[in-house]
Amino acid sequence: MRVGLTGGIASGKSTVSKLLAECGAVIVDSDKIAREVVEPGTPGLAAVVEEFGPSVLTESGELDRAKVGEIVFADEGARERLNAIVHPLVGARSAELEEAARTAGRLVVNDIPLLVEVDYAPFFDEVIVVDVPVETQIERAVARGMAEADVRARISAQASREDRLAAATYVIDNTGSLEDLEKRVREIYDSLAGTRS
Ligand SMILES: CC(C)(COP(=O)(O)OP(=O)(O)OC[C@H]1O[C@@H](n2cnc3c(N)ncnc32)[C@H](O)[C@@H]1O)[C@@H](O)C(=O)NCCC(=O)NCCS
Ligand SMILES: Nc1ncnc2c1ncn2[C@@H]1O[C@H](COP(=O)(O)OP(=O)(O)OP(=O)(O)O)[C@@H](O)[C@H]1O
Repeated sequence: MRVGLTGGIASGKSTVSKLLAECGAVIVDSDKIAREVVEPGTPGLAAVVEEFGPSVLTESGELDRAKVGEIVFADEGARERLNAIVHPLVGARSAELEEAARTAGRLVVNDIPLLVEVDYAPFFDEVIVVDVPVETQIERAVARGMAEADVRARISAQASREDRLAAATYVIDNTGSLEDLEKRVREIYDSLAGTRS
């Protein structure tokens, strides 16, 4: 059984992942892998530099994430070109990690912020969507230090709340307290771990 977890920016995916891990699941984190595949010395970073030029590197030769973010969240074409480089690399690495965890007999949950955007829902038996209104996403992202305009640019680059909910087999309403969230996550873990095959 393949399980995906998704939600818009600052919806609470990382918090849900942490809670699922505490229950016993193995989390395959796409955001983290998306950073690893463009670390210095990787073919991923070389491909990004080839496409966007050496100005996307910091002085120490790392990907300048703030700079790339400025480019790709203001320009859909540029975002598609970046996605076309990074997403296949993320997919391949995720599959390796998922296979290893599955062999160990654990429930594996793929945390994929862009699961709906990239049309991966058909590849999953279960899709958990963490759902909050856009205003809550903005409030929580701003509370964490992002500028409101940057949050809005990312939300505009993502699927609508409706499209995400349409792909869900489990919805986590994360407008309540963290205790509410914990209870709901436990419920979903028990349901998934019970039906795992
Ligand atoms: C553009 C980049 C360099 C900006 O880096 P930065 O450190 O500022 O953001 P970070 O990677 O932590 O992403 C934060 C959030 O932004 C959103 N986001 C990231 N990339 C994208 C994208 N291509 N389209 C829409 N939303 C995105 C997601 O909600 C993500 O959780 C980086 O996000 C990136 O390399 N994106 C392309 C790869 C990708 O799609 N990653 C997301 C999951 S695989
Ligand atoms: N139920 C809740 N009540 C209050 N704050 C919450 C709740 N759930 C999550 N948060 C807070 O909201 C912020 C965003 O949560 P989290 O980092 O889990 O989201 P995310 O979807 O992983 O974000 P990103 O897309 O940026 O990776 C965090 O500061 C988190 O502590």
